[in-house]
Parts: sequence; structure tokens; C-alpha cells
Amino acid sequence: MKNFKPNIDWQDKVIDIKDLFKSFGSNHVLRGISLEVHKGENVVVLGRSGTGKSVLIKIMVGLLSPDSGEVNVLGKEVPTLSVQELRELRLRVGFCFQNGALYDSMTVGENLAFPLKRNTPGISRAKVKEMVANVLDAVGLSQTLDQMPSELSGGQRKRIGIARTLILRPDIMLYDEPTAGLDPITCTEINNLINEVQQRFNTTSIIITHDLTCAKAVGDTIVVMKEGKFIKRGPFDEVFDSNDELIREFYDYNFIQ
Ligand SMILES: Nc1ncnc2c1ncn2[C@@H]1O[C@H](COP(=O)(O)OP(=O)(O)OP(=O)(O)O)[C@@H](O)[C@H]1O
Repeated sequence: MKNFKPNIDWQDKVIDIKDLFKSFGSNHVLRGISLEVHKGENVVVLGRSGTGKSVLIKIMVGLLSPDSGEVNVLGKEVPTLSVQELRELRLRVGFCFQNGALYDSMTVGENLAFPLKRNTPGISRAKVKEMVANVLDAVGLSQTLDQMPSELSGGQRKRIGIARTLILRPDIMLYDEPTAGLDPITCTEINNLINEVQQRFNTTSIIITHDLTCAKAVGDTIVVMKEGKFIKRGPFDEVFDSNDELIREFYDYNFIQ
């Protein structure tokens, strides 16, 4: 449970998706998805493998186009955007990859400086240094500045991956399976970090996961996806305090893993 009250603006829809459909040939992946995400809200998308979570995320940032439906992200109708406009949008939507996607040949500090230098032409060395130090402090890993990624634990790599996304100060953070492959204690640390990011930077986040413990710890709202549709939506306790056959099935599946 969170030890703070998230500052969510329920009037401000940062993501507004209506009746989204997407098929690949005869594979009908998204079958009428609607989703509202508000400023400052952590929304968890729970669903088994292959239900279309990644397809949904890709449509949100214009990497795939929908067959029909509306996709509004940060006030922009994504399917109508030009290549340049999509580039600008993607800078405001930070994607945290499952494995952190760090460059093995660069130190932690260089890994963090890289996106900053690439996306902020003319930024001074002093400013880069300051921002790298700030973001490392935010993820609690200041001591790793000069280390190589290979010297980090799995959990530390995840934290640095999050820091590397955070350094561009995105409006939206997308976390893809943030706790996959981690032991329970490290999972808790990552869940805490996701909450700290929400509290400290007031970002809006979408967290894709199969992990119910993670969903419970970080989600203000949980949406459960099954066969291309959202079958439930609400706070964790509401969604899982349910005798609904479909939800029980998901719950049982999760704990057998
Ligand atoms: N570019 C594509 N071309 C054709 N089919 C695709 C494409 N991208 C995804 N799919 C199909 O869409 C379905 C949903 O895939 P998706 O990757 O979104 O699942 P997921 O819910 O993210 O699963 P996981 O949790 O395993 O990552 C799958 O059947 C996949 O094969």
C-alpha cells in the first residue's frame, strides 16, 4: 500500500482512448478498448501473455496504427501526427524497457548522460553532470556513477533503466514488466521506486505486468485485459474482491506461477 496520497487530477485526461480495434489478419488483438488515464495516476494493465498489452502501448506512441478508434495522448490525436510530431510526443513518453536496455560499454553515468545529450543539443557539461547526479540520487544509486552495467545486480540495472528514462523528465512513464525476473525483496524495492517517482515527479504512469503484488503496490487503478478487452477496471481491492469467474481465473493463474 502507498504511504502517501497520490496527487491525481481527475479532470485532466493525459491519455484518452476510445473503442480501439486492432487486428493482424485474422488475429483480432484489440477488440474495443477504452482507457482514460489522469494526470498523476498510476494505471496498471494486467493481462496474460499475448493479450495485446504491447500492441496497445505501441499504438499509444504511434509505432502501430489502429484499425479504428480514437487515441489521444497528451492532447494529441496520435494516428494523425506527422513523423516530427510523433518524435516530439515520444520524448514526452518515457519507456522503461524490461532489461533496462543499458549500453554495456558505457559507465552508468555515461548511460544516463547519453539520452540527455542526444535530445538536448547544446546542453552544458555542468548541467549534464548535475542532472545525472540528481536522477541517480532519485533512484538511490549515487555510488554507481562510474560503474559498468555488468557490475550491477538485476535490481540495480532496473533502477538505472528507470533513471535513464526519468532523466528526460517525461510526462508519462511506461513500465514494461518492471518486476519480471526479480526476487521478492528486489520487487518490493522496484515497486517502492515506481511510487517514489510518482510522488516526486508527479508523472503519470502505465505499468504493464502479470505481477499482482506489483499491481497492488503501485496501481491507483487496475485494468484487467482479456482477449483484447478490458474486463475490469478500478482500485485493486475492488477489482479483486470479486467472485467473477474471469477474475478468479487470473488470480489463480498468477499464484501458480
Ligand atoms: N507487428 C505484429 N504483427 C503481427 N502480429 C503481431 C504484431 N505485434 C503483435 N502481434 C500479435 O498480437 C498479439 C498480442 O501481442 P502482444 O505483444 O501485444 O502481447 P502482450 O500482451 O504484450 O504479451 P506479453 O505479456 O507476452 O508481452 C500476439 O498474438 C502477437 O503475435
